[in-house]
Amino acid sequence: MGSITDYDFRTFSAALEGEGGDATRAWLQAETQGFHEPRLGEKSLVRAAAAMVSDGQMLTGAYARTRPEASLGAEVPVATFATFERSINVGGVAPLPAHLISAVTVRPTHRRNGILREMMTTDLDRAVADRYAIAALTVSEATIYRRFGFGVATTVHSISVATDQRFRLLTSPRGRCELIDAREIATLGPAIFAGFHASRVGSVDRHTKYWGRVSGLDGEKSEEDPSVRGALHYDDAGVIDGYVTYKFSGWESDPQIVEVVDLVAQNADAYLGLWQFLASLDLVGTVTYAAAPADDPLRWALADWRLVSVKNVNDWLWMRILDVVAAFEARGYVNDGSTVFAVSDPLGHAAGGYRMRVEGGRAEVTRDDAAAPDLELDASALGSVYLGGADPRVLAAAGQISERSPGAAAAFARLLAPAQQPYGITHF
Ligand SMILES: CC(=O)SCCNC(=O)CCNC(=O)[C@H](O)C(C)(C)COP(=O)(O)OP(=O)(O)OC[C@H]1O[C@@H](n2cnc3c(N)ncnc32)[C@H](O)[C@@H]1OP(=O)(O)O
Repeated sequence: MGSITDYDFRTFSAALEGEGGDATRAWLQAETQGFHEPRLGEKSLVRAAAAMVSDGQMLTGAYARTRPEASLGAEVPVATFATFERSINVGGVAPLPAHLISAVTVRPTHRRNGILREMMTTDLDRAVADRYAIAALTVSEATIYRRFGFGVATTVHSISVATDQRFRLLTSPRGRCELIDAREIATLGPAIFAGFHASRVGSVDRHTKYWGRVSGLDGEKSEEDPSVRGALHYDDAGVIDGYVTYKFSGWESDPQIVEVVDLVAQNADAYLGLWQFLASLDLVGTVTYAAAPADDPLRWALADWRLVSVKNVNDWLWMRILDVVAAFEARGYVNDGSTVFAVSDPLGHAAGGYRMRVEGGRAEVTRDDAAAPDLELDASALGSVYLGGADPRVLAAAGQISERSPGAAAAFARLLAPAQQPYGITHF
């Protein structure tokens, strides 16, 4: 068992050249190892580093002060942690800048020495100093981040859709689809995604690396993935308003399967139109999509409701409130009302009593530690209810919210009710 004093922690900007460039390359090799990805070749290293530079990513590495002979070099960190800023649509007048955390790995031979705790607590202190109201991440395991005040804020449905001759929509979506070279999505995708991001509460703006991944330019084996195919959706005026990229899973399965890599639709016609396109693919009987919305119109649009089966409901975005007043005043509301809630937070950032009054879609939140709270919750539950993705009544039933006045959870649920189920399609 080691100790946290066995390591030097260094935080630096991702760079392409010089000392910073060398540190970035060694950091990237450590990160890929942590996620069981192949060692990066020169071309992939340059692409990955360039993407991180363009996103202004800050990288933290933990460096072992001593190491056994012939083990990985001293320049290779035993732990990695990356942060960058992207906005989240919280339903307010403008998307809210968020502190995003990614690429968290600790080498198996150094795990459970408190390295993650050290990197996370230092980083969240820094995010608070930089005046971020919210932090967010997407996770590999659902048991790690609650202790740091993160809670599940949005979910996705992993669905499988039978696209054989039974597939028939009850409606005719407007517009049309056409195939493209999927690599074009690296160029066309950002503008199409921007339309989705602006209109959907819960959406996280995407970082540069995303476009390589969803277009097949950067495949899983750190090389181009030529099996990724793509199609665009055009509205009646010929304006592009959606796309899908997808992969054929091989001839071995029966029926043959197509897996959606990425599906971005700016409106319901584009969404259903892209599904109609997927269902029209010959020699394919099933289409799978790992990130469908909970309020999916597809099932309702189908003549046969049973063609869609939900394989799993997965946690997606985990949110951490760093500044309660700023975060709740930034989001949008559909109902008026008021409440007093008390937050417990082992890291301190969100701790305290808060009085919230909502009128005309805007909230006024003030710190009030003296007032008796209507309900109490911890920072993780607060992150879960923030966008309206988790219902406070359900969290109360799960023992994650304590009512101090009768009906307080129902009143909180009404106050935080979202205009639309929060949903995002960005994993980072
Ligand atoms: C945002 C993202 O990037 S998600 C990706 C997360 N990374 C991975 O899954 C890659 C493989 N796993 C790892 O690299 C490491 O095991 C990590 C990052 C999950 C944990 O790193 P460690 O340095 O071992 O964690 P550390 O020793 O600081 O433990 C911190 C706390 O988390 C707990 N913890 C650590 N890993 C896990 C886990 N997998 N499941 C549950 N609890 C965990 C520890 O028990 C400890 O609890 P405590 O402080 O409340 O007593």
